[in-house]
Amino acid sequence: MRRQQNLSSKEGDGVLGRLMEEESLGDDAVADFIINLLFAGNETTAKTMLFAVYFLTHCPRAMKQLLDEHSSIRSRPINREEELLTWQDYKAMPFTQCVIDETLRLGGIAIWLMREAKEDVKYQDYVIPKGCFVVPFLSAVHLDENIYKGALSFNPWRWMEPENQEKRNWRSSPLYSPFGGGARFCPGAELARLQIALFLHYFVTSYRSFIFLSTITQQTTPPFCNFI
Ligand code: HEM
Repeated sequence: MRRQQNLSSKEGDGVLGRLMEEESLGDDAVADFIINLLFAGNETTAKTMLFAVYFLTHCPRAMKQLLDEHSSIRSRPINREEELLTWQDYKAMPFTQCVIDETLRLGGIAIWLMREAKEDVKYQDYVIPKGCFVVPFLSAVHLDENIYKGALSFNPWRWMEPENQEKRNWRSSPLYSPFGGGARFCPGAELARLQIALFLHYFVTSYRSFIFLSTITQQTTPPFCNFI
């Protein structure tokens, strides 16, 4: 029935419009795609932003450094107040990237994934029989004290340490994979990181109450992690 609808060009330009024009996709596939995008692309990024704010409000030193980085970007002559940020600005946010990486490590949204063995798989001394499900726990690695010293502390500076640079590659590192890995690697990873960086920029440069909040929340004990 939807194939007979006459989409206006505006509707046809959107993701849903494009999918509906695709003859080979059934309604179920289109619905599945949209639901996937809504949950995979929305909740994940929004909750990561939320965690970043939470961690930062408990770590005034990190918040101050973040504010300094963004104030300096904002104060460049080219960045008059009403102007949008550029790609170059985004590339000049090294500490912001550390905050994002640390937020994804400590407060990662994708705690575990699921895989089905399509054939018998030999792994070290084990054989995973065809048809078995395997649940890799990303957070077990991200919060492992043997891999991350002070694993339960929010410490964005750890990502500046030379020994963590190889580990830090979130596209391929076996020790840091907030966006999964392999064939199902998150296609929205770059977009999510960009959105979070932009959100942090406007958040720290626009809202003074944020700083106030950081001073009052220092007195509370965070439920599951430490702050340095
Ligand atoms: C901080 C934000 C995000 C996190 C932490 C995240 C994390 C992940 C992870 C771990 C996977 C792999 C799932 C698996 O292997 O089973 C995944 C898959 C996926 N993500 Fe993201 N994601 C984020 C943002 C986004 C955004 C912004 C989009 C789209 C705009 C998106 C779209 C998807 C889709 C469509 C898949 C499924 C890929 C597939 O099955 O082949 N994600 N994401």
